[in-house]
Amino acid sequence: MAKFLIVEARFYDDLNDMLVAGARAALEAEGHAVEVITVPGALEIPGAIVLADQSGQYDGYVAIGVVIRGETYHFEIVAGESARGVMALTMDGLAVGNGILTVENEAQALVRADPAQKDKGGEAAKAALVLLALRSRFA
Ligand SMILES: Nc1c(NC[C@H](O)[C@H](O)[C@H](O)CO)[nH]c(=O)[nH]c1=O
Ligand SMILES: CC(=O)[C@@H](O)COP(=O)(O)O
Repeated sequence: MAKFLIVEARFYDDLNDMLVAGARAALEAEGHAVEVITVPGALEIPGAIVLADQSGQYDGYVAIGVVIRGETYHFEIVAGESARGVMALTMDGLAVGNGILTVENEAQALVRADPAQKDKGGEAAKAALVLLALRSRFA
């Protein structure tokens, strides 16, 4: 049994709830323990994972968030930099799944967040599980 931390950027409550539910279900189905913490936005997710990892309490992480394009360049910053931060952690050897949606509108987000449809939260959790297994294999 491993211990996972879901780090969610709570920007769109209903969409977040679906993504977290999908991620939690995928992890608990494999018998793993799950905790959830909340940060203000996707830009805070990588930093929060770094802080959590320094505690030594967790084996893996799932980044959950929703970034929807607005009117300005801010979308590119939030979408690109949050992904870059998560990828940097992955390349440092952390088992992190990226479940941060970066979409044009809420309709696209809904299809992807819903566990009964694209289940991107569950998909991200499964990616974290694969990385954790690879870490054990190559230890
Ligand atoms: N526009 C979205 C944000 N923006 C907020 C940033 O992530 C960050 O919290 C702020 O700039 C303070 O550092 N975050 C999302 O998760 N989703 C968005 O659509
Ligand atoms: C992530 C975004 O693009 C968004 O929430 C910000 O919207 P805007 O560009 O209209 O300020």
